[in-house]
Amino acid sequence: MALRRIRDPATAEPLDRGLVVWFPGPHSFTGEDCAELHVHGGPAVVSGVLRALGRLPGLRPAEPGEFTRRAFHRGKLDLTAAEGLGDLIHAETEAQRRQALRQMEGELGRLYQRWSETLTQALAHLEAYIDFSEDDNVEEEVLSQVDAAVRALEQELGAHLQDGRRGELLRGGVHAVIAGPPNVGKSSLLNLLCQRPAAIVSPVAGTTRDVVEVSLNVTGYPVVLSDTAGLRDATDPVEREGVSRARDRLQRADLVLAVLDATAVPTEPAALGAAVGSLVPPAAPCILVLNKADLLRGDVGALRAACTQGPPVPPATLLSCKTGDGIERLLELLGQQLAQLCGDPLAGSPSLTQRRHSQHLGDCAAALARYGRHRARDLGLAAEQLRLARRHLGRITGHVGAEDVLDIIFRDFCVGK
Ligand SMILES: Nc1nc2c(ncn2[C@@H]2O[C@H](COP(=O)(O)OP(=O)(O)OP(=O)(O)O)[C@@H](O)[C@H]2O)c(=O)[nH]1
Ligand SMILES: [K+]
Ligand SMILES: [Mg+2]
Repeated sequence: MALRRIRDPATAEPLDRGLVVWFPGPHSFTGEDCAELHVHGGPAVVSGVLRALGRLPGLRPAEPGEFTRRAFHRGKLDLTAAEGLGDLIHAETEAQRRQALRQMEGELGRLYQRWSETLTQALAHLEAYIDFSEDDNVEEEVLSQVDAAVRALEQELGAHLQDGRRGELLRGGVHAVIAGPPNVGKSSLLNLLCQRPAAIVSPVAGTTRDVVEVSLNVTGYPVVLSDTAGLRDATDPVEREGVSRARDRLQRADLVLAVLDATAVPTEPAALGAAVGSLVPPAAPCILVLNKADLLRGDVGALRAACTQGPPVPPATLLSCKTGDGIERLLELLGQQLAQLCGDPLAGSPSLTQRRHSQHLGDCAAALARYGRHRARDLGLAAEQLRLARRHLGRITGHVGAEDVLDIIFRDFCVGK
């Protein structure tokens, strides 16, 4: 790295004074010889330098992600690491950054590489058995070792696939939906959580019709929060459409914030649980918000007790959107649910982060299952399934047949990375 006067090579006119860096291959990011000019950021300097560079023969601006793509082709990183780098550039929350960094540093790639090596070894043993078993050079027990290795891999893969979409949720954001009857303060809750008047609040029941969406960072986890129309049998056709959109969102929610009016709910746990159950799809993780707590009169002990009662009552809290009382407890409950949904990005084995990965892993698992079915009848067919399984893993890391996905992966990169 040297401080130099930077001149236009054609006219010798000085354009700037800045740092010039030379990265000789193969230790550069792309593996090729690379040079960097660190210039002052003013538009006249930048355009002057770019114009001068543009006149050099063979020079052109890079495509988005082209540097990373070249690094991939030179074997500097595998596809999962490249995807991790893309995620790191776009990471908006702490937890997203931790997960992306782990993936960029190759942890996910190494996991898939290890599985691929297991398959290669199993396949080699199986082929040896097929070719040489008649000469008695290969022991019968080789076969049972192959079986055991495939079964163990099948189990590990199954567990990885069943991680509840944790990595994907963390990467794309948890879709949380605020739902409840009309006028309980759903829009007020959205506004309180995002700290701006994103949704219209009014005393008129049936105010919200469109789904209102905001992006939030809750204790490091990314959340896409939606406010929806109050659920009721509406007569107005526009409101009916709103309710139908609300139900649609509810079906697809990763997490539901069920809002009820604290002054109008039963305190008896079974009845309270049933009131929530009538709103929320049974499988969805849920937090119950008993809003308008500022309007409660008399003893609230029974209601508070119901909040901490546990099933059939979901994790619950009293809240007043008007005074803000109870918001800390709500954020605490939210944080707990998000940690459960997304997992700790630093703990355990690296998470599955992309739909693309789960598709190939699903295909790999299916091939392993077919191995089990062919194994007793036809060793040749069984071996073919192991080859297929390895191919599917190879497509995730980019070791086989990745050309078709490269454009998709590098499209989202910024120019210059
Ligand atoms: N006292 C009190 N009033 C509240 C509280 N939260 C909301 N409100 C009021 O309740 C009314 C309805 O609030 P919204 O936020 O519009 O309720 P909503 O559930 O979104 O209503 P719809 O969209 O019509 O279903 C408004 O007049 C709010 O000011 C609260 O915690 N305490
Ligand atoms: K309202
Ligand atoms: Mg509303």
